[in-house]
Amino acid sequence: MSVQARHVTVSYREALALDDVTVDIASGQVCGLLGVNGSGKSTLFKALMGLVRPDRGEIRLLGRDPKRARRDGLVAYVPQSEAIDATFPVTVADVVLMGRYGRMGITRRARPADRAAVAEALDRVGLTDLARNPIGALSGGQRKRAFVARGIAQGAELLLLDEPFAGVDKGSEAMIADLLRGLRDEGRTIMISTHDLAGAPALCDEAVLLHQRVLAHGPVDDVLAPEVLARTFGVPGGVR
Ligand SMILES: Nc1ncnc2c1ncn2[C@@H]1O[C@H](COP(=O)(O)OP(=O)(O)OP(=O)(O)O)[C@@H](O)[C@H]1O
Repeated sequence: MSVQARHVTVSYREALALDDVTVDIASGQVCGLLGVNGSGKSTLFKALMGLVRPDRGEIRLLGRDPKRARRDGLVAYVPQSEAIDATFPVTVADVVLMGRYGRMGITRRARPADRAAVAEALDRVGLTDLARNPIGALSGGQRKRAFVARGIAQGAELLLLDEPFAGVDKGSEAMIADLLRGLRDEGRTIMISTHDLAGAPALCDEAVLLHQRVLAHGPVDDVLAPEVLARTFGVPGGVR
């Protein structure tokens, strides 16, 4: 099991962001984390990354405590492109090399194995030719691919992607979807958060519908069945 969350409750002062979330996600799947704005998707990712501590409940990632899993490089986070500072003065290759920092020790000197891992990851996401460009000079979709490459170079077993298709052109979207399917086929687990319910079925094997609580979890077509959405949101076809 990649993710095991038990009765996870997170609140920010008085606002309840996650309420008694219990969910198991098996390895080797693409799982959509679906919910409207403010439903707690980012908070669940932060809890999985060990960045927020639940008030109650327990999380295990690949059998480990979240902080431990992060330290061991088993979990990688791909931020929304807008969250990446366009003036950040690093190259695409530098971003991918960050995935190797955990193995490089305090000197942060890249060894041949680190350089090889970076080259392989860049090739995998189709960014070899842009390796020396500043990350800020890339399109939204290319930036997203650079951060997926960082996760690949890191050797992460679990990748958490925040709104992977927001602000991404159609060509990059298809390429990212193929890339994620390929990683899934190698046995890695991919979680993608999105409020785009309509776009989810194409890529996701399963889905979790979140609104502070887990409203539904199962095969994506079952979760997005009109009767589930109508029950959840009170409108046929759900919300966008
Ligand atoms: N740092 C914080 N301090 C206080 N409240 C917060 C904080 N972060 C999130 N919240 C609140 O917690 C709730 C869940 O937010 P969260 O960002 O997890 O939702 P989300 O589903 O990721 O939303 P979006 O789709 O808009 O990114 C919201 O009501 C939000 O206002």
